[in-house]
This record gives sequence, C-alpha cells and structure tokens, in this order.
Amino acid sequence: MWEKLSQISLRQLFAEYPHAVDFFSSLALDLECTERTVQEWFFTLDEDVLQDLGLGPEELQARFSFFMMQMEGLKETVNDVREVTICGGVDKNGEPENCDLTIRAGEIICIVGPTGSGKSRLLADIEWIAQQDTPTKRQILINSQIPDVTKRFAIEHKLVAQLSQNMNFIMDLTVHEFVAMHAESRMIEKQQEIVEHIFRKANELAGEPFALNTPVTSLSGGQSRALMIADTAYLSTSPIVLIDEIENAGIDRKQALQLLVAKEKIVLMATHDPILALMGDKRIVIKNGGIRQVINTSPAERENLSRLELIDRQMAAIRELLRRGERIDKLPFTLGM
Ligand SMILES: Nc1ncnc2c1ncn2[C@@H]1O[C@H](COP(=O)(O)OP(=O)(O)OP(=O)(O)O)[C@@H](O)[C@H]1O
Repeated sequence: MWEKLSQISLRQLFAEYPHAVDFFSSLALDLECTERTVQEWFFTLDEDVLQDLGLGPEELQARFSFFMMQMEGLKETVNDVREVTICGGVDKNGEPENCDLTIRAGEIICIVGPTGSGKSRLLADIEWIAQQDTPTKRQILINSQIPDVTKRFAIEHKLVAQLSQNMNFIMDLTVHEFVAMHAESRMIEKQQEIVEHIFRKANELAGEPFALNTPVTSLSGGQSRALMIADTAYLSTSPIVLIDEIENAGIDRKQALQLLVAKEKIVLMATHDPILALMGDKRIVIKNGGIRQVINTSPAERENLSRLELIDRQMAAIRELLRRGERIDKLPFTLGM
C-alpha cells in the first residue's frame, strides 16, 4: 500500500482517503494539502518535530502505512463465505446426530423444535464456530474448511452477526447518530445516503413509524429489531446472520428476511412460527439437543404458506380491533379457508 501512497500528492491523499487526516492530527502534526508527494513530506520533516515524537522518518512512515492498511481493511467486506457446514455431534444423551448439513449463501434455514430442545444451542455453536469444543461436540466448517483462529475470534469482520431476542440500547443516541456512528466505523462512503436508506428500510419493517431524531432508548421492541435488521443488512460485514425468534417483534418478517437474503447472507433462524418456518428453504428439526431431521420446504408447503399468510393478516386485523378497544363478538372475517 505504501508504494501507492508514497507517490501521490498530499492533496490527492486527503481527497481519496479523508480518514488519513486522523493519523496526523493524533500526532498533532500540521500539514497542508499541497502538491508535495506523501514520501517527500515524510522525509522533509523538521528534526525538532521528529525529536518531539521520538521517531525517525522511516518509523513514522511505517506507522502511517500500518494505520492506512488497517483503515482500508475496515472497508473490505467478508464476502468470501460461500457455505457453512454443520458436522453433527451428539444429542443430550450422547447419541450421534449423523448429520452433515451444508448451507449456501442466500439460503434461509429455520431451526424448529420444542422449548428447551437446543435451538439456541445450535445457533450458539455456529456463532462460536464450534470445533467439537461445546457440549454438542458439533463442528462448523466455513467453505468446507476449519476457519483459522484469527477468523474465529476476529472482532472486526466477524463471520457471524447475531440478532437476539432482547435488543436493549443503553446509549444516549438518536437513531441518526447510532446508524451514522456505525457507518463511520465501517468507513462507508456516502454515509448520509446509507443512513437515510437504513432509516427508511427500518421504518418499512417496523409496524409503527419512528423518526431519525428518536432516541434509540425510546424505540419499541419491534422498532429496535427493525432498525437492527436494516443496519445488519446494509452495514454488517458478517456473511452469516443468526436470528433468535423474530415472531413477537411485530415487524414485517417476510420483508426482513428478503432484505438479509438479498445481501447474499446466510440466514439461520430459530423459530416457533409456522409462517417463518415455511419461509425457509430448509428447516432443521431439533429434539433432545440433537438434529433429528432436515426437511426441504416442499412446493405444497410453499402454497400453504400463502394461505397461512392470509390467516395471519386476518389475525392481525382482529388484534388491531382489540387494540382500538373494540369488541370481538362477531368475527369480521371468515377464518376458515
Ligand atoms: N446436544 C446437547 N448436549 C448437551 N446440552 C445441550 C445440547 N443441546 C442443548 N443443550 C442444552 O439444553 C438447554 C436448552 O437448550 P436451548 O436453550 O438451546 O433450547 P431452545 O430450543 O432454544 O429453547 P427455547 O425454545 O425455550 O428458546 C441449554 O442449556 C443447552 O446448552
């Protein structure tokens, strides 16, 4: 990277890499946007300035180069994850799962099973990229390989983003400030545009609208879920998204999933909701801590999905009547099919 940077002028440097200014201001170094090349600037620095910093020009240049590499790294997305494989472990009785399941980018996989059966445990295994080192002894492969340890524990470019049931904001920020801060940390160009886009999408997903200047701490459960889903779709570099129950969040579930899948993410979702379960390409059935079955959603199930959605809309209308304080003595719709 230094080869390229050293040859461009300071004017070009700040125009192309506005964040470069942070390096110089952190060292209280003043410099002007001139036609001098970056290399020239480093090697014509005043002796006194270098002495104050306790650095030679080569060392300062090496630090600058490292800083720029790190910052550019933030812009990269981890889009090289094509598939995730779950290699079976054991259930709660130590019985083998006998299952190897490969999930590809753009697929939605649902996880179903009774309460306490181990759905969240499976999500946790994927989040942790388990290597037979969790109670289930499962192993998770990325692109058919064991990911190296740096990927497994990376803070930046995490492979997995988790959207959990409880979204509690503790920061005293508005929606705009929150998303803008995330966009800034991702080194996104056209920040304002992306912030507004996320805000619009989140409002489409949320049942009740909110404003850009709404404090994040005042968002309802559904609104914060919607904001986090839109934020994850557009700003998260994680190629795998785990969702633990969105059914109670009161958001447009179908649109939320479409948004994530359109970004070629691998979506795994634990759910008790039949509509969500049928929206998946496949569903993993968990029993007693083990994967018992993997079912492909059939064409007949897809057809039934539209009918279930109709029932769901009817139920939503009845819920709305209740909310408005009306009586349900007579059902306004025929609930049969
Ligand atoms: N294969 C396994 N071996 C040992 N313990 C397991 C296994 N699978 C799950 N467990 C444990 O069983 C408990 C219940 O699992 P979990 O919370 O994942 O259930 P769940 O299906 O998500 O439940 P809910 O629907 O109520 O959210 C957890 O303590 C989990 O660690």
